[in-house]
Amino acid sequence: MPRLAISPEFPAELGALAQPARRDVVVAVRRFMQGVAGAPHPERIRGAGDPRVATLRLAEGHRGVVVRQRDVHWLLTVLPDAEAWAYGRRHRFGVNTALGVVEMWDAEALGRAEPALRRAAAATSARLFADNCDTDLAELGVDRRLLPLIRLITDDLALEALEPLLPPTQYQPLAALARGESLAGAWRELDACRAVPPDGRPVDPDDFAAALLRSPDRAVFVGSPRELNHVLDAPDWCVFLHPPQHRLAYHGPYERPVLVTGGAGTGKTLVALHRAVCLARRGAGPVLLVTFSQKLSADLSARLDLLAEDEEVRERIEVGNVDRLAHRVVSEAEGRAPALADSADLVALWEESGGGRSPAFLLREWEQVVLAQNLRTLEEYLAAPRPGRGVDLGPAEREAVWRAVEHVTGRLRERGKRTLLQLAAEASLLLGRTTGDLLGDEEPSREPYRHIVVDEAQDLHPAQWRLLRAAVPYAPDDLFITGDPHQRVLDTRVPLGSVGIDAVTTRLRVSHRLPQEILAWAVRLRGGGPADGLVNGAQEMYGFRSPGHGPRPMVRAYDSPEEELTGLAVQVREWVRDGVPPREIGVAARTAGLVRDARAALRDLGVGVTTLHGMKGLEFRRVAVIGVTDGIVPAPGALTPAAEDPAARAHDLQRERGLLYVACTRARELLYVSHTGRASPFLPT
Ligand SMILES: Nc1ncnc2c1ncn2[C@@H]1O[C@H](COP(=O)(O)OP(=O)(O)OP(=O)(O)O)[C@@H](O)[C@H]1O
Repeated sequence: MPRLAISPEFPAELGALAQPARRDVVVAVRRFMQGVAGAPHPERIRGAGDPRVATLRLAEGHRGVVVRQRDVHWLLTVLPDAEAWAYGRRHRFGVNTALGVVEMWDAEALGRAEPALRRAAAATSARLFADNCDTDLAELGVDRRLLPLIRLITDDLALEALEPLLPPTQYQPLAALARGESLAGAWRELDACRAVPPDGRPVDPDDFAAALLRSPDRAVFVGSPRELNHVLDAPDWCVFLHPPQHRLAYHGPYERPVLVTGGAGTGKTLVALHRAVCLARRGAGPVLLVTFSQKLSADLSARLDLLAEDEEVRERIEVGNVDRLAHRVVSEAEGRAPALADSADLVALWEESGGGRSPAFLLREWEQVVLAQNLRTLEEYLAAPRPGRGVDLGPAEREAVWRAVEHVTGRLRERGKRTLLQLAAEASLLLGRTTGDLLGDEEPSREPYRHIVVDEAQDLHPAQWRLLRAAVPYAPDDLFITGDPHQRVLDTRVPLGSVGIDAVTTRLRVSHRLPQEILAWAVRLRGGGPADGLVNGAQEMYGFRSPGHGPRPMVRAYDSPEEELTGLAVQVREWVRDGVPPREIGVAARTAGLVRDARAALRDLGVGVTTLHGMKGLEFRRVAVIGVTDGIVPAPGALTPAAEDPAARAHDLQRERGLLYVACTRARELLYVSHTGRASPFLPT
């Protein structure tokens, strides 16, 4: 029976076909896989540059194009007959001799570029790769069929013009050499293109099947009709990860916790989802996939349903948020659901606490110093560092603050209420009790999970990290964490090392969501500077890039709020008229009032409107952010007065900036930003 591998273009082209051709194609591919009588068979293409290329007749007037070697068939695309034959003639295929991955390129398009390269080469004796001999290039996997063309390249611009026509595994090492890097530097670029770590054996360029297995971004083998259906029906991110994403998600056991950072749209959530599935397939024990809020966990759960097509695997993964975990652990230990303190109660308690500072100051001190370091006594508090707090407190002031903390916690206790962070701290203590009830018959119920995968990790509080640490045993593959310190929307900034998580950090650099134009604008908005938290030290934005292009963000200034809302409605209507489904449009604003007004202005359109906070973790084709006006963003009420605590104010400003950055980086295609009067100081000029 033939072995069949599907390329990512095939489901995309299939999706573009009308019925009944689409159905016929699926039936024909299934029959081909099963080798049943009457199944389509490979037919040679006259004049094809590669004898391994053939077509399969899949429906009336439509053919699939395959590259075959013995029983292995790589199904590339499905096209009308004449186009399929032309496709087969145009393309060349190979195995990269350095990495062992499959490559293909459009030889006809490259041929069309050749005369211009020749003309440029005739005018100068300069050659970009003059210092690199053929052996060097061959060692870097440069295909000998491409060498004559590469030898014509005179400068960086000519190489850049060829980028879209060359396989990335050919272009990347050449671009590194062109930047003046050594062979070792070019090898580093190549290594970043690997999805599967090298197995130590030399690459056999004639073993196409092995090369396909090393290229999960270009081909996936399907062994049953169920697998075929999954590849054809599931969204592409379920099946084809980019090499660095794949390498991280499907790595063998990690000896230590892993932290994956990366800018907006680099695929952190996808990697977290795939890792959860990979761990669940191994079946060593329950997996918790955890994120920051309930809304995001519902979204993760829906995506996981698409990804984990095997029910048994899906059932091994629990999706939740940290607050819910804390709540459950405490409920189970106490036999009833704990009552939660609301924020109005808390403000009133801090007011009456006599701590000598504003309620906001005292609350921060409690959450960011006392609860963050799990301080239990006045002595511990007096001796504790207060990182991130801008106002020094002498011993007498600290004592006053401590009395205020005791007052508030005491009152809460009397009322039988706790905050979510208190629950997290208690839950981690409950899970951390190693002895359990020594007199009882029951085993202590500690470490309910074998693996925990954390997404949106930048906003977790130390108490929540301690809970997660206590919920999983120290063992290989215990914690896999993804997050972006630049997208923090809360105040916590904690290096994982300080909460007992000794993680190996790796970084994703390529945004597959944002076009370059939105990415560059958003990086300027964010300030491009480093962000702390999660990693030790600070994380730079340097190296964050995107392969795609699109229109530049539109920034519109209006004279009045009414005009701004009218402008929004006109813009969104135009998008809907363009054929963009309303669910693919996201609208956001900083204040609840503006959200309400925008909802009213867009009432009949079915478009979602939310706060900047609500945009976290989401993605849309087109995004409008309104009210990006001085006096609204940053929100004055969210800023600590500089006189009270200048460091806290600086953090507040950075957090507000991060919020706007998060909202603006949700757009896959187009971004529209508007303001009334003077623009927010965060907007790039
Ligand atoms: N392998 C892939 N296949 C298809 N699409 C991809 C792939 N990787 C990334 N994308 C695109 O980029 C988007 C971003 O992925 P994801 O949500 O995982 O990124 P993220 O790093 O978690 O983003 P953010 O930090 O901004 O929330 C996806 O929704 C998809 O549009």
